[in-house]
Amino acid sequence: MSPRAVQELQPASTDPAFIRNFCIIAHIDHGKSTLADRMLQITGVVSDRDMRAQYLDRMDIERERGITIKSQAVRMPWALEGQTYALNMIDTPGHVDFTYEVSRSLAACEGAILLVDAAQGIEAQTLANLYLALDNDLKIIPVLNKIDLPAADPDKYAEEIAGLIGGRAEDVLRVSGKTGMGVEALLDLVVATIPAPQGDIDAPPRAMIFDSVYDAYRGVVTYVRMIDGKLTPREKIMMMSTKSTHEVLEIGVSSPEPTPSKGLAVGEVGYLITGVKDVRLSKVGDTVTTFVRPATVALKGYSEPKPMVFSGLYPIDGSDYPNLREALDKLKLSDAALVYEPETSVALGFGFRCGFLGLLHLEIITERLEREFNLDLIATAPSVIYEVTTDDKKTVTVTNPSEFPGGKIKSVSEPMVKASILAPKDYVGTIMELCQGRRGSLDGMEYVGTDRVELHYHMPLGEIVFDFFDHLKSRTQGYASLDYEPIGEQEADLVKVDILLQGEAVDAFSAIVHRDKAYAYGVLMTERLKKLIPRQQFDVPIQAAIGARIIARESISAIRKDVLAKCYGGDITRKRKLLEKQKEGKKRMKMVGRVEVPQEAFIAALSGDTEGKEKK
Ligand SMILES: Nc1nc2c(ncn2[C@@H]2O[C@H](COP(=O)(O)OP(=O)(O)OP(=O)(O)O)[C@@H](O)[C@H]2O)c(=O)[nH]1
Repeated sequence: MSPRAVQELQPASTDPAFIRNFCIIAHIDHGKSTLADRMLQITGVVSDRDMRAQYLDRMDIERERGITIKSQAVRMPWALEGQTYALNMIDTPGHVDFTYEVSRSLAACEGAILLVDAAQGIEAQTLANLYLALDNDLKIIPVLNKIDLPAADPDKYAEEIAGLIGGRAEDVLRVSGKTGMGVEALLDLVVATIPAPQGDIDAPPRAMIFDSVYDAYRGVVTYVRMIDGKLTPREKIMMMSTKSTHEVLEIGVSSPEPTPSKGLAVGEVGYLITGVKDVRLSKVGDTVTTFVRPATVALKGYSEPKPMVFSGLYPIDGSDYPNLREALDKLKLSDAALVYEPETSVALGFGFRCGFLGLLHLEIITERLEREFNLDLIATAPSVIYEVTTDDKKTVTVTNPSEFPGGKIKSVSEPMVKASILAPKDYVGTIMELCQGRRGSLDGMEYVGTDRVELHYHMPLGEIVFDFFDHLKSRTQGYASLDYEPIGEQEADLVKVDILLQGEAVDAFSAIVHRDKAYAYGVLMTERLKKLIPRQQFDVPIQAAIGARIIARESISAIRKDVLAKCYGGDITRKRKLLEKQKEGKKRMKMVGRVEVPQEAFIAALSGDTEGKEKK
């Protein structure tokens, strides 16, 4: 704790003149959580004894992976020139999948600390978040972090930042979240330069929900920023998007543990608990008002979370299907963006088609299912949403390639994104090659500082969801960073490639790809399956097809499979055992037409794992 920390904060309902609401925007790993931790410690709201790394990141996965998924708000007292201020720090998620949550967190603030790693400089997400902050008219405080690092080059990057946002390089504050150096000065600057919140205390109450978190014991905890008026405990509140009403059971501030208060008034940031059990009833971006004296105009900017990436999730052990359903039902309570519906697959059995905000979201959900609910899952290749118009002018929305309509297709459109990639200039060539291979078209590029370039591309989202980021990282030795935003649909020459075993399509392997890439996909999958599927009593052709046209073919030749051949003598018990074992094995076999395929083969083919599981 700093000697300047103030023990007591004025009671809730502070005069807005003494409130400062701010957030920290940064590229992933530039040290936002560490700086937030240091602020908590310096202002004395978390004692040195209770301090643990990344105090604000509550989910285990967040802490382990070192990423922030859900934003949180915390109130800290800080004194400047004899006056105590309430600083509300709103932690924002840093990843592209959660842009909407970032933008809501920003809308709850008057200012933002733009945090840049002094050894890395500005990155793609720094820029994306900075633009969002500027759109929200926030006061920006530029800060270079990690100046304790030997590799830090603050002079160079201060110039880079000044070049970007204007102002003088020497005004860029230099701090170390790790050692605490410069953090007190930063808190002073927050008080001195970020405007106090404004609002009408006498108007009907309006509060913006910037976060909504499910807590197993307390139900949904809703984080709000009061814009106008006042909310008090026991009041009946109303959500403006749905008109649903709830009673406020508890209202308070996080400092950082939840502390009940007598209410929240203009400019304040805090939480509400109403006893609802599903975050969908208390959605990020919605406006809270009161039932008795409702506001007439909702705060602007509310949008429903929209899934962009779909994948089928199947339990590896079919008897886990009810558990998977239960687990998804539970996760839904805390994640308003997760959607799912039951689906069946010839190859994989019963499962769910799930929709996610993006790839990271998909990864987080599958990991939580496996870890928190002990499920073994297989995920089918991620797909985006396609709009398919058939020759008879019907339009279908396809999120699962196996639903792609047969017959004559008039047009197919796919979601497009505007991608920005920031990288050292030496990598421009290799990045362009990668993006062109992914059907990207270059919109322009510009220098950031003297040795780095930001490239702007139009690209199909479907090309990004397949390992694009991994390729980008490996081609640039990890130096490139990526950010993208959806910009609507565009028509493209897309086809469905089916993979057939003895003439029968295996649904889990159908894919929607660009015509130019159909052949490569067909060859890849037929070769993979040839390695994985055991020989049968008859020849099994493996084909890739677009409609009725075969574009690639492999074949597994017949073998007479005699399990008893190995038992030379006449040991009957041994024979019986083997037969039993074979029966056991059959249970895990899937029939595709006449072909018996072990489920493991499908799983290995989907995960691209052809090692170690070769047919015997
Ligand atoms: N040397 C040094 N390392 C730091 C400093 N601040 C953070 N780090 C390290 O940088 C890494 C990333 O820090 P985090 O605080 O997790 O970064 P973040 O920006 O919160 O990351 P996300 O939550 O994923 O966006 C960690 O290994 C920190 O220990 C600093 O001032 N100096």
